[in-house]
Amino acid sequence: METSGEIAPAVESILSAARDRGGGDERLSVDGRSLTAAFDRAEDEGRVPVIAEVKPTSPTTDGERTDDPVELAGEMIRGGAAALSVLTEPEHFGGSPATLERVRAAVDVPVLRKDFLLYEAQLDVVEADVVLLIARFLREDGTDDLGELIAAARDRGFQVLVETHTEAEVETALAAGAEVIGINNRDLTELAVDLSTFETVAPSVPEGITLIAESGIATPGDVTRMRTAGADACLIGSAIMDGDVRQNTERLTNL
Ligand SMILES: O=C(O)c1ccccc1NCC(=O)[C@H](O)[C@H](O)COP(=O)(O)O
Repeated sequence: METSGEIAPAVESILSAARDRGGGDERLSVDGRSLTAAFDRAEDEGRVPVIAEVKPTSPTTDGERTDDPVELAGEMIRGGAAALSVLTEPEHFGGSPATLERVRAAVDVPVLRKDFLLYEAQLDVVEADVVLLIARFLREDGTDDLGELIAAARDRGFQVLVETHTEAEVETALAAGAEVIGINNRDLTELAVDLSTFETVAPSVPEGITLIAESGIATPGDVTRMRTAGADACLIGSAIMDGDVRQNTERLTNL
């Protein structure tokens, strides 16, 4: 696989592991819960639409949270999360497809599969309502084409969140048919977060696209900042996972 020197070693390692991970044995067919309907429901009930992320660890986190992910997910819902994101990447994030399966069976909100999917067969590993496709990674040699992967995911019943970091990637995502776009504030070179990334890139996303601010959102002020810049929803991991998950979620959804 061709990788660029602009990518952090941890990300190179994530990509290399993703390339080696296999796919599912059978083509899945999913009856998904609507992400946009979940966002509308949260808004109607006076909550900020937040996708709370079950993220046991990560390359930028010290230690690992070992509580039962199903209990954590329940606390996130009780705290007002509109949807959940569950890491299924095992080696760098402590996730697993089995965790996602258990969490999704225990809740009635949409669940995003947070992983680094590079090939169509990797869609068939576990059912989820939404899958993440990262525009930057799908231009590497030997990966499937973003547009083809979006179509393959939709054929199976998945909704697709296409993650971007730049205006050029937003253009690529739109050309590939994305309807839900995330702008990630964590750069892939230093893994540093900067909320101005979302503010800079968001104006390139047209009306009618569901827009999600990802990473580095830690305070109610950060949520307000992302909403003011055009976010329909915020994807929040570390700030919810660090401490009392229910209280943290409440603090970030009830503004
Ligand atoms: O979170 C990391 O350390 C990380 C490192 C390398 C590649 C991706 C990484 N995170 C993936 C994510 O997009 C975040 O888990 C998600 O947006 C939540 O971010 P945060 O609220 O900052 O935990």
